[in-house]
Amino acid sequence: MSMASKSMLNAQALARSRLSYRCYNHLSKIHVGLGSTPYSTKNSKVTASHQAHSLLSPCKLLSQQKATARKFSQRSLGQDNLLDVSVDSSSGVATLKMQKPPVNSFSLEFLTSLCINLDKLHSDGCRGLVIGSSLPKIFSAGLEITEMYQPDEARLREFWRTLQEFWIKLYGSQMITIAAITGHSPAGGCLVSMCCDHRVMADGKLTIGLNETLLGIVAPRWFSDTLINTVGHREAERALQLGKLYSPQEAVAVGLVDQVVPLESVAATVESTMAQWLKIPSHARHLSKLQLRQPTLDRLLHTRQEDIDNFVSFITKESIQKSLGMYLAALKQRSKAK
Ligand SMILES: CCCCC/C=C\CCC/C=C/CC(=O)SCCNC(=O)CCNC(=O)[C@H](O)C(C)(C)COP(=O)(O)OP(=O)(O)OC[C@H]1O[C@@H](n2cnc3c(N)ncnc32)[C@H](O)[C@@H]1OP(=O)(O)O
Repeated sequence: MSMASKSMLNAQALARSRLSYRCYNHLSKIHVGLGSTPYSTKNSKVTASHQAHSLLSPCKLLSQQKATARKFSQRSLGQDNLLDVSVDSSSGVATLKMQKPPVNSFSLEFLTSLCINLDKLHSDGCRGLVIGSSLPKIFSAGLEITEMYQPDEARLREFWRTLQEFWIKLYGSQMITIAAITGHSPAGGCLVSMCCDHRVMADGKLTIGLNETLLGIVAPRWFSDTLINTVGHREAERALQLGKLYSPQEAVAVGLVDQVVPLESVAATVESTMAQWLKIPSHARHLSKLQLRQPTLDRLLHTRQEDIDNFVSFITKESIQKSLGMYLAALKQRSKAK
């Protein structure tokens, strides 16, 4: 594919992604306006419609949004299958399962959808959120490497801004957040689980950790801050430099995860942990969380644009592109050899 067509496709994807974000903002207002009751059905399934498949006129868009909003007040938001979101009406606990084969890697569209859904669950008054995966043996392989390899700069900027957005929303979330780590969780996957208040990991041949150095890249400050806040400074120093991927038993020993249980017990363990956390007065719990996390959040909030500029200038360096290209090729080779 020529560079020009690649650029055009990227621009179209970016426009779609922006459009879908705007759609959602309208949608949430309409949803509230309709006066629908959150959690109107037990375990009602909420599937995000975050990919607008065509560019519609404002009028058509609005009527489609209204129609979709009406549907949502009863059951569902649309056709997109990257996330499976359900809400237990009796407890107000949402379960969000990532289902983006093959490895739940975070592309711009996927991150946008995650942001949209966090906002939605928060504005619906959910008290708890379980983040998990529908893919066997995979929690998330982290960032979609092809977003960073031979990128279109405008899209790359949007990609990083959306990742920042997701981290800010999740790390400071008012909801009780629990990660159900039933599969591998390298790099960005580990970051997402560290943003949660509690991590339950399945035992077995799985790994978790910030392995960025193995790709020849450097985890930015807010990734390493999140790790330091989770495992402490000394362990983070070692882990970041070595790009250490921990086994579940190693991870629990250093506090990177809180519990390791057999795969088949993950759901029940998450449920009983959530029940414990739900007993704590919500306001006091959230303020306590923010007391500890706000300084870390502020550090990025005060430097977001600079962080995007650093990321773009770092990732687009020739040497970094070369490392990413080699890493991608090795991944593909390994996958082919299976
Ligand atoms: C000084 C200033 C500094 C400023 C710098 C700022 C920022 C830079 C830092 C940027 C941060 C990046 C964080 C990241 O998240 S980078 C991504 C890191 N992820 C990984 O290293 C994971 C790689 N994947 C794996 O290890 C494995 O896939 C697995 C998750 C263990 C699963 O293994 P398995 O089930 O065996 O699956 P396969 O390996 O066969 O993969 C299937 C398929 O998926 C492709 N793939 C895997 N991971 C990714 C990915 N992250 N992105 C894109 N594609 C991925 C893989 O190539 C296979 O594809 P094919 O079937 O088409 O060959």
